[in-house]
Amino acid sequence: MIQLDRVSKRYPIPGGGGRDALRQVSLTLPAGELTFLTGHSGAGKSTLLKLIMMIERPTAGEVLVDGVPLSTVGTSGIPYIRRKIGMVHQNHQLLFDRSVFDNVALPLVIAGFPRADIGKRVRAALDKVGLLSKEKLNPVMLSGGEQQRIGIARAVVNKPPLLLADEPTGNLDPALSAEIMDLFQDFANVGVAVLIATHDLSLIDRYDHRLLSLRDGRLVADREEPAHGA
Ligand SMILES: Nc1ncnc2c1ncn2[C@@H]1O[C@H](COP(=O)(O)OP(=O)(O)OP(=O)(O)O)[C@@H](O)[C@H]1O
Repeated sequence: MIQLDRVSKRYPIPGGGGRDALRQVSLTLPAGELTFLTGHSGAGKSTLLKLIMMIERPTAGEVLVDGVPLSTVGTSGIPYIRRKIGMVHQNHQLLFDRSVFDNVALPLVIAGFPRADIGKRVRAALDKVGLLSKEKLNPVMLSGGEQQRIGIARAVVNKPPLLLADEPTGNLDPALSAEIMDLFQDFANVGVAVLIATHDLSLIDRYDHRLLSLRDGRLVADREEPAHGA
């Protein structure tokens, strides 16, 4: 679960003053729910993701990740928080000189998992995204949709309770976007809190998920997910 309590972020401007990227934003992303985050360019979406990932710190307010107030976490504790969060990028940020298997294994290698464990977990993640048969290939040999699925397998390989996605369907056609959304829904169904930042209004319109909208750093709308069957 992620919680923001009256979070503001002001970036200093060279020469004096500051730019308010987020103003008094409060929200809760519960476990097992899929939420869209939208807003015009510069509205503060990336800043919100950066605060959750501890790439930036808030100027005021508190962010809680899985119950941990991030103001209590020092630099040495940042890797511990990041292990709770899977991140999916628009351009997947894959290593094209490594196999599909090695790309997905990377977070586990960095976290120091035992080798036998890594094999089991990587294959489980690749199976989940339907790419088990392609583990030995280089990502360059795969389609855009498949590359995005490698990025998702890598994000979930250590079973984080939170999954953040920044424009995950940006380069994909509607059919592939739907496949990716189905995967995110599968993770939400097993209790992961999923936050998808996107400009893609057609994607947002196609699903009835909760929608958070930012305008000039303020949360201006919060469309709750309707009850199932409603
Ligand atoms: N490191 C920084 N230093 C100064 N200003 C920044 C910095 N990062 C972001 N900003 C400013 O903060 C505001 C919010 O930026 P942010 O990147 O969070 O918006 P965004 O909604 O993600 O936009 P986009 O969709 O274009 O990525 C913008 O006015 C931006 O110029």
